[in-house]
Amino acid sequence: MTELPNVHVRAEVLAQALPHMQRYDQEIVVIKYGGHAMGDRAAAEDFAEDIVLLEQSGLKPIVVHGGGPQIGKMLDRLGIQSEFRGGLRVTDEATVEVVEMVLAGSINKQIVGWISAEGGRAIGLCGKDGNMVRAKRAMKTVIDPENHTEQAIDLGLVGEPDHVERGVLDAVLKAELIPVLAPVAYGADGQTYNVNADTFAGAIAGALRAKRLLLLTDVPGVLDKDKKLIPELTVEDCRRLIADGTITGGMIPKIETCMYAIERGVEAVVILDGKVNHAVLLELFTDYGAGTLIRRG
Ligand SMILES: Nc1ncnc2c1ncn2[C@@H]1O[C@H](COP(=O)(O)OP(=O)(O)O)[C@@H](O)[C@H]1O
Ligand SMILES: CC(=O)N[C@@H](CCC(=O)OP(=O)(O)O)C(=O)O
Repeated sequence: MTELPNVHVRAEVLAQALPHMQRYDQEIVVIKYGGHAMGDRAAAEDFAEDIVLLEQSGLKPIVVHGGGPQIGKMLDRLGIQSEFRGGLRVTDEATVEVVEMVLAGSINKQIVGWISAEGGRAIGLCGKDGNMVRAKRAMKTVIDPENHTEQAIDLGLVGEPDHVERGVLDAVLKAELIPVLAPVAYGADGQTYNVNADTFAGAIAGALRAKRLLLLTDVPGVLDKDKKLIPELTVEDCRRLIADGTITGGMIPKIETCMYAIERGVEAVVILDGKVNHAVLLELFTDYGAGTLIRRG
């Protein structure tokens, strides 16, 4: 076969995007941008460019961001100790103040700024805005590895979404704005809760019956015990991999989110490496998507 000149190869890739664009036309896709996936300035610009391109193509992107490492740095600067249990940050009053400041303040506005710089119109909100997400205190258990019994853990002001009011998001999407959401929410008890960003993204995707939920992180996807990428998993496989200890730490809330979202009607969830240039575009609009795809089974 004669080799196509570079410009024709590019045209081929563009033409191949058509069926993908048609598949996602007017569909909601929730993209969770993890704190570890936020690399340097150039990577952030690529991410913002992808989001604007999706919106321009007729898809309805909703960005939910994390910022765990950035919260960690700020807590260090302020001399506040922090620890994770079961992949979640134990959160007291002082910590939740810093979490809200870093997530709903600096990171949220930074992402809105990047999208604006690429010519998009984004609006930054957190769960409190328009009463979008109501949270309740998270009740978590961990398996004690010594005697294999379940133990309740107290995470303090960690919340889990209790109710999502989709009216706010529908209005924002109707106005052709790109929602950028920080995972902080209010409880019926008047308390501010720190919600894990994966959990928050899953609740949004589930409530809006999103076509896809993409979880952008800093690993190629779910890895097996030999650190090899697992390309596809069913909900049943996920349960097994948590139980046998293949999935640990921050990957636990991610996988629990996948199972939750799929149970609520999201077609599929993809866990992928957000540090790869244009990871979102490659996943949605080309045949070169990578990562782990999770479906019902
Ligand atoms: N089986 C697994 N496959 C891939 N990553 C795993 C697995 N088990 C645990 N992890 C850990 O989960 C991390 C991703 O979660 P997290 O650090 O919370 O990312 P993010 O900030 O993107 O939400 C990986 O960097 C890895 O250390
Ligand atoms: C309860 C809990 O753990 N909340 C997270 C919220 C941010 C987050 O989830 O950020 P990543 O997606 O970057 O990990 C935290 O305090 O770090």
